[in-house]
Amino acid sequence: MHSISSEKVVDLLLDAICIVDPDSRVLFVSPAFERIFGYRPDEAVGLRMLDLVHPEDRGTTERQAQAIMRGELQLHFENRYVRKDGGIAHIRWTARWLEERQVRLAVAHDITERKNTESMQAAIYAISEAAHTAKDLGALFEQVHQIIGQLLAAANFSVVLYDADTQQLSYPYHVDEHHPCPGTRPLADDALCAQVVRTAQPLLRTPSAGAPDHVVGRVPLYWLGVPLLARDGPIGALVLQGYAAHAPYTDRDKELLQFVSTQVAAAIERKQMHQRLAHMAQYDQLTQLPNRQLLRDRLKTALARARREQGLLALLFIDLDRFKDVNDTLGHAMGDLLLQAVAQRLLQCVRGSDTVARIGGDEFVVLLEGCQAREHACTVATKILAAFGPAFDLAGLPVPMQPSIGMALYPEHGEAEDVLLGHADAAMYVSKKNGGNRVHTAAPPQGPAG
Ligand SMILES: Nc1nc2c(ncn2[C@@H]2O[C@H](COP(=O)(O)OP(=O)(O)OP(=O)(O)O)[C@@H](O)[C@H]2O)c(=O)[nH]1
Repeated sequence: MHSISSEKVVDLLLDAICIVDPDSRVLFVSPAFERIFGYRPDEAVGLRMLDLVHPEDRGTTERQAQAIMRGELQLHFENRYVRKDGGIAHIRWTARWLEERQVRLAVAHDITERKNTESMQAAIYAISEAAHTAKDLGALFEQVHQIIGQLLAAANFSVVLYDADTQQLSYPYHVDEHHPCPGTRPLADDALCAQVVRTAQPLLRTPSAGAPDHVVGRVPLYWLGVPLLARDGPIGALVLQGYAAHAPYTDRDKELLQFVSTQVAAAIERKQMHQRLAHMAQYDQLTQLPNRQLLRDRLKTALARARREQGLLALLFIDLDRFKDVNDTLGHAMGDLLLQAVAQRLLQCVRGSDTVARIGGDEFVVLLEGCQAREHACTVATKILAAFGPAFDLAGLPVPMQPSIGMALYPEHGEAEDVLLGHADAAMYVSKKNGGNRVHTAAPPQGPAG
């Protein structure tokens, strides 16, 4: 037993023993150094350990080295090194100064695995946090980019979404040093993303494997894409691109990104569902026009602005004449088509800043904002009436339809939402009573009797 040399024991240690001079130059390292730092012991001798330290950790490492040389025993100092292959090694050091030899004796314990697991967990937690707190998908993608940037080099990062119905790819988030954001395009036009989406497998292209051939201009050396997998299949991909040879992506990065992508896919699905629900709560599903609730919100805001700016606004209440006959004679489905066609015609009569809402079966309300004068509102009402002139083409069948329109104005007919809506409704009713296919403006409110 006595004959087992300490050298043989050192060879077996998983931790690396390092002896460096006061300038941090390596005098001796044990075999485990190669596993941790990537340099063979004979390569390591003569290197300055400080030069291998991650640039962000150099200052603290230098201060620690000084403290050790003052005689302080260091039991658990942590820092990062850039390995020979470019990867990052996290080390916990136990070190002391040997005065008689004028060297630092240190033991490097590799904690990279643990640190990576910790940062991965932190990333996953941060992404699920972001899924709750981000105000919309754009904000979520920005936060995901930041979080992934803490795990990997992510100067060029895109979130690509895949629409299985249309077979199109869209790029809702795209940060790239050399290329602008691509517009929505067919899946086949982005060969690498298409491969990721179709196979639902990650893909890493490195220069040796052949550079991507679909990018015009500056071609990235590294292309790493992982699928975003939802319950029903791929909903897109996360893509990282590297233009510099010194910042390669490795299989480990591929695994890391894929791991994180599960959480990102869940966050996207969650946000998309919220957006769909929010949309359903505010928009009519048949015509995609704002519903009664959203109209009220917009009316409230518009009234507040009109009050502040002493402006005018107009409400047109539109009810179709004998719409029920279409349902009864042609069927409910044709009635639906007609309502959709009416919505389109109404939209063509107003500006983008105005609101066309469907507030009930065959009832629509147009909110005209910032209209300079009463005449302008009348012009729009007349334009709408004229727009109903030609019959509607419903799946090849011409169907005539006319509206009854009632108009109320702020401030002429009232100041409150309900009052104005009530006046417009009552005016529409007068139009209808007089035979329909006409506009009637609400009567001026009666002043106090006497
Ligand atoms: N196709 C279809 N019909 C609907 C929808 N919502 C409501 N309706 C029908 O729309 C009709 C509206 O009724 P009314 O406004 O009283 O009927 P009208 O024939 O227009 O009569 P007037 O307004 O007096 O001219 C009813 O028959 C409803 O069943 C819908 O989403 N699709």
